[in-house]
Amino acid sequence: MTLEELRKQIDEIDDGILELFLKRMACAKQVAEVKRQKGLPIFNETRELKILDDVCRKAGEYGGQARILYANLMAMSREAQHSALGSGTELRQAVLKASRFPNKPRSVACLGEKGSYSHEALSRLYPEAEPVFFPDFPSIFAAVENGRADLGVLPVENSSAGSVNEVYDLILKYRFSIVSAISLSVRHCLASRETELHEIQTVYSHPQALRQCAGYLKKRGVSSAECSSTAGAAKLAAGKRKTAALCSEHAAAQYGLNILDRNVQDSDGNRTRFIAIGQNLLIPPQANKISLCFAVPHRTGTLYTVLARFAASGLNLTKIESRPIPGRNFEYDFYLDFSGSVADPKTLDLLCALSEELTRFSFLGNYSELE
Ligand SMILES: C=C(O[C@@H]1C=C(C(=O)O)C=C[C@H]1O)C(=O)O
Repeated sequence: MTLEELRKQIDEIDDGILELFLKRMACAKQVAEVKRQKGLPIFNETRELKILDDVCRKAGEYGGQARILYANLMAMSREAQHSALGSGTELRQAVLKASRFPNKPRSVACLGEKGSYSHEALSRLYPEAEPVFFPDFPSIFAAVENGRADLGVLPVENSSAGSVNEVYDLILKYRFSIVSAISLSVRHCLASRETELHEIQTVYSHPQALRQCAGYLKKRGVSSAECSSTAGAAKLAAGKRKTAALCSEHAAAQYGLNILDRNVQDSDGNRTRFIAIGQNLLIPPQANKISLCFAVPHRTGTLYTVLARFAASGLNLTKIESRPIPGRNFEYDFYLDFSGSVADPKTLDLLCALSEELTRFSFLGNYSELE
């Protein structure tokens, strides 16, 4: 057979597959109606596992491929059923009830001291709020929980050092709402009470900043010591000879330090993303980013089929993070960011379907990120 003839055959087969796919989806919607009448759940794991085993056996050498194809087909069919039944009532109502107005928090918690990068992020996001400083991330979450602060601002990711795992673990523990975000350009300087670079023996900073300048510190041959924030490092360096801090120029000025070197981070486009968290869901009208988390059972293809549903809805994932679930060895929560808005009914339908199907699911927020 010629290439043209073979392609003609493939086109005909594709038409047949498509027709059957649409027929299967229509049938699944009818199943949804029966389930509504009988009060049955949409997901029937026993039936799905049997279908998967059957197609795997029948497909012979393509068993694995058939399994993944059908796992996706059934996920799509479940989604159509959830959408037909308007599933996910709890999430739908939470989204409906969420405030649409940008909030004007009175007090906002952040890490460190005056002049820290977190403080800069906070001031850009909430210029009118009173900043409340805490020495560590757990205290910021506790402050939001007990009402000491209306919101908390936290760094989540740096372009060169990666995710701030401790913050992700706290996000997954508390499951507060993410109400806004900002990405800041981060330029560290080496600041000291000394006036000459060669006098410096020890450099203080937050572990993230030390990581972002690891190459520079190695080249200089100085030792480093961790402290709780970059501004805290500046304060410490102000009181000790032969030391310096990696911090912002703002923090250096705050503690009267001399700037011995500028732009010392290893990567030129160094940026850090910050989020603001609060107890209540707030979805501003221009919100274009969604965060959520969930867990999946330890079986071949479970994460893949969840991710395929985002692809099928044309949604672009911007971040995925997995973190160990406390107390459960080698089981993980997945944290996801993607571009989108719950004002789009198809996106809301997907989230509502997932909220019904996945364990440990939380919709964490729909917000926008300032640059
Ligand atoms: C269609 C049904 O609903 C779900 C989807 C299935 C499918 O697409 O084949 C199978 C089982 C259920 O989880 C059904 O219950 O038959």
